[in-house]
Amino acid sequence: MKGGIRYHPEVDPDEVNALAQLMTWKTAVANIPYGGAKGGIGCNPGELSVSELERLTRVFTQKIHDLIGIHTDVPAPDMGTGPQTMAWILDEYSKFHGYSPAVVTGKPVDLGGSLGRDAATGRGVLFATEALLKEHGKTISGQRFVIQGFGNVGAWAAQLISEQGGKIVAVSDITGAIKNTKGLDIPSLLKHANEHKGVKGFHGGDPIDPKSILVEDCDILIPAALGGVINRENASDIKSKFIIEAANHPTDPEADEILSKKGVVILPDIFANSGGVTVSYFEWVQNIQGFMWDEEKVNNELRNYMTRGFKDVKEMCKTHNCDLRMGAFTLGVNRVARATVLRVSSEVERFDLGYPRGFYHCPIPRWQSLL
Ligand SMILES: NC(=O)C1=CN([C@@H]2O[C@H](COP(=O)(O)OP(=O)(O)OC[C@H]3O[C@@H](n4cnc5c(N)ncnc54)[C@H](OP(=O)(O)O)[C@@H]3O)[C@@H](O)[C@H]2O)C=CC1
Ligand SMILES: O=C(O)CCC(=O)C(=O)O
Repeated sequence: MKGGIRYHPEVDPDEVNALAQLMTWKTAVANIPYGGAKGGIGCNPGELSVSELERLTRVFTQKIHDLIGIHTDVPAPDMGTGPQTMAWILDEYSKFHGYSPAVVTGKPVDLGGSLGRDAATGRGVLFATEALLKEHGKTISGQRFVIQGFGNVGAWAAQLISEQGGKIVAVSDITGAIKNTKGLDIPSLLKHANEHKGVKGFHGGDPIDPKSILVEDCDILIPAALGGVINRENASDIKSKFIIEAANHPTDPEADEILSKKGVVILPDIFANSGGVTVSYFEWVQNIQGFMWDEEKVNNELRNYMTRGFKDVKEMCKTHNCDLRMGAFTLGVNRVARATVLRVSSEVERFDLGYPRGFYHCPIPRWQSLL
């Protein structure tokens, strides 16, 4: 099983369960050999010192070291965690089981992390967006983007999209929101956000109400923070033509219906943000083989996986005459069903929808909120 660990005040067992299930369908859509998992601690990492975060992570690892493992359950970063958190987990786990770099992914490169994993979710968002726009006869260049969340996923997506000529007209994080209709200077914003721990106070744009970020005028909206942010309260005010779900479950079902009636095209989370877990898979493979790939190979393979994934999702949409979310879920569920039936009965032809490979995917939440 595979999935990230979240440190956030709103984490609870239901949320972890839902995120673990999303990972099941995501790994199936990405066609990588894992089931879904997720973990979380209800805490505010921004209010904890480094030493407190380390102790919290080590105690957590002591409690779950028998649940995780190289061939059972491999954690990775999610909101509020990062390479340093993975390094502490690896170190603590190794005290019980011997040195085991493959027990976590998204760890620092110096400890066996993969080149390109830090940027992978944002880069996957770029590749997914390029594939979608191509279908609509468009390219990234010249499109106006709004991004909610400027952490690992949002900041990398902003950087890579702006390098391709996309214009980032507004971004937000927990500290505030900033807008510039001519396009924000992303390298300067990244520098500012690193120095000031957030986008607030950046002089290359005007401050706006963070609550309005999702309804700002743009061509492409990228939610890259929390779940449930696009809901019936704001869905009808959304002005973008495309939504790329970099966050997990940012759109609730009511909003989904409102937006599809408005003709907004939504690229669903289980495909759009699958670049992170895909490169996590590459990292795990490298650790098991004891052979490091160069960054170009990682990025090229990621592009291959994202391009193939988009084609597979589109084929499902065509077969079932459905939207991209339904297409992605149909693809994921069919792969899991097919792999399950292959293990238990000879009736596999009932599931034969032309996807001859499958793996065993199993939705089990790894653990529940501790604090
Ligand atoms: N990391 C990964 O590889 C993957 C992450 N995801 C998903 O992407 C999303 C972002 O994760 P990630 O970038 O890793 O997390 P980070 O913790 O690195 O960043 C989260 C960002 O969201 C901001 N944020 C938090 N709450 C709000 C809010 N209410 N309004 C606006 N911004 C807010 C944070 O602000 P601040 O820093 O100031 O608190 C931060 O900028 C999550 O939904 C996650 O599940 C999906 C696939 C893989
Ligand atoms: O990289 C991973 O293993 C998991 C990433 C993740 O948590 C996610 O895709 O939501």
